Amino acid sequence: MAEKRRASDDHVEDLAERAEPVTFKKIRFQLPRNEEGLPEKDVPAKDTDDQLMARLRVMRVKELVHEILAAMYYDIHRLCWHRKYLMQNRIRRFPDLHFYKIQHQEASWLLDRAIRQEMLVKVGQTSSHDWAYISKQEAHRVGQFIRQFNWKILAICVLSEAFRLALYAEDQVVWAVLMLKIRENRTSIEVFAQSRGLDWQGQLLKHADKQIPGLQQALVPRLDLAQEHFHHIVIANGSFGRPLYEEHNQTNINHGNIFNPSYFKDKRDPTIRVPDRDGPCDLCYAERECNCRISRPTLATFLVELVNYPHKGIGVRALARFKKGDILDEYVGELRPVDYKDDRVYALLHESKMVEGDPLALISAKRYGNWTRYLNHSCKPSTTFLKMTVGKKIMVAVQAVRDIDIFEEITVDYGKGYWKNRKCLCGEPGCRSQDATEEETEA
Ligand SMILES: C[S@@+](CC[C@H](N)C(=O)[O-])C[C@H]1O[C@@H](n2cnc3c(N)ncnc32)[C@H](O)[C@@H]1O
Repeated sequence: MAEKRRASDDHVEDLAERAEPVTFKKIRFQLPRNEEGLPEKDVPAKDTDDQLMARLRVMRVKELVHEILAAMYYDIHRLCWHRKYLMQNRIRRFPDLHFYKIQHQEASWLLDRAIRQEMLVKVGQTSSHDWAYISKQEAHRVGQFIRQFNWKILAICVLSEAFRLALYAEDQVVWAVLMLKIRENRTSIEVFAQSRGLDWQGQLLKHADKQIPGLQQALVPRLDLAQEHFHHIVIANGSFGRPLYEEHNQTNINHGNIFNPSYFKDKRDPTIRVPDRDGPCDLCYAERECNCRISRPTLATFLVELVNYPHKGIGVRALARFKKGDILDEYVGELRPVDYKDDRVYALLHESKMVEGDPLALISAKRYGNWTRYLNHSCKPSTTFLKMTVGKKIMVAVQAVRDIDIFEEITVDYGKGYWKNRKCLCGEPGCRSQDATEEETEA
């Protein structure tokens, strides 16, 4: 994954280079010079103004494309969320019907223009564009998009306002890099839209009778994707599968921990807040019980996906840009007594934030849990497990410890104990398994 990303970064520079050849050529061949003005290999290179500008431009393009993609995922999520309300006939609680209508209308008009354009191309009238009807740039970019991808991806993407704005307004370099990134993340976009219930077919169905190459195929739905919870889908090498543990399906739960009194001697839920033991609420600072709670599913629940990573198994990939300090979700599973031995992979100690080293329970997520159980370990993690007191409960939250970019793997530090008899393959400089002796890491 990391290599793939690096490769595409190089491509960004290539594209930028093609757009402004003069500036880039100058930079590429300019050697550092000594005091006499002669080329000197040993003089450390200093950025010239041109170099600085070129670097800034590449960074800006990458930044902008990531912004656009993050906005595309968010737009699609928002439409799916609205549609869910509509389908449940909760129209009175429907937050923004106008927004929903406009997005579908704009997408529909754009697809109508694209279909008309393709019909003209089909009958060989490539030169007879009706420029009052479709702009040259739109015709070119949409035509190029259909040939590179297909009608289904176009129908999904045009529902996003961010994509339409990029199509109309972004320059050639940004558009080219965006196409590249969409190609790299094509399966992710398809799975995202279909597993969350986006109505991408509606706009195309009215054209189903037209004999346009690829249109009929695009209208075939993927029922297997639409019927599963999106965290029951793992993307692996352009395809997808179901998360399993010891041959059993793993099930996503949207609510908090599952408590079964029969597992505990005193039959009491160990996560119930005890004011003198657990300290003030972390949201409102109330010393006593309050009504605060973290509303679930959190936004991060929708804006991450499960991906298979080489050597590490399933992991979590960000589909948004998260900020340092963001609480992404709660680590949940079945509550078990501390001496429970049957989950060596996902079990996490549940402690009060005030009483270090005195665990109250184990959270076992091998069968039931949410996306947070798939966070892989890194010795340089992007999140941490945070013990919190919220309302009437104590919980373990996942908090970002630095900014996380879109498409980055989200990781956490499992702690030293986890790697005693296992080998960490995070590959970070200073990884604790690289530093450990052979005996320490021997399985
Ligand atoms: C809590 S699970 C994480 C999700 C897991 N990858 C899966 O497929 O379900 C922890 C397990 O993931 C794998 N894993 C996570 N991080 C790893 C790392 N840095 N190096 C090697 N294996 C890792 C190990 O098998 C570990 O026991």
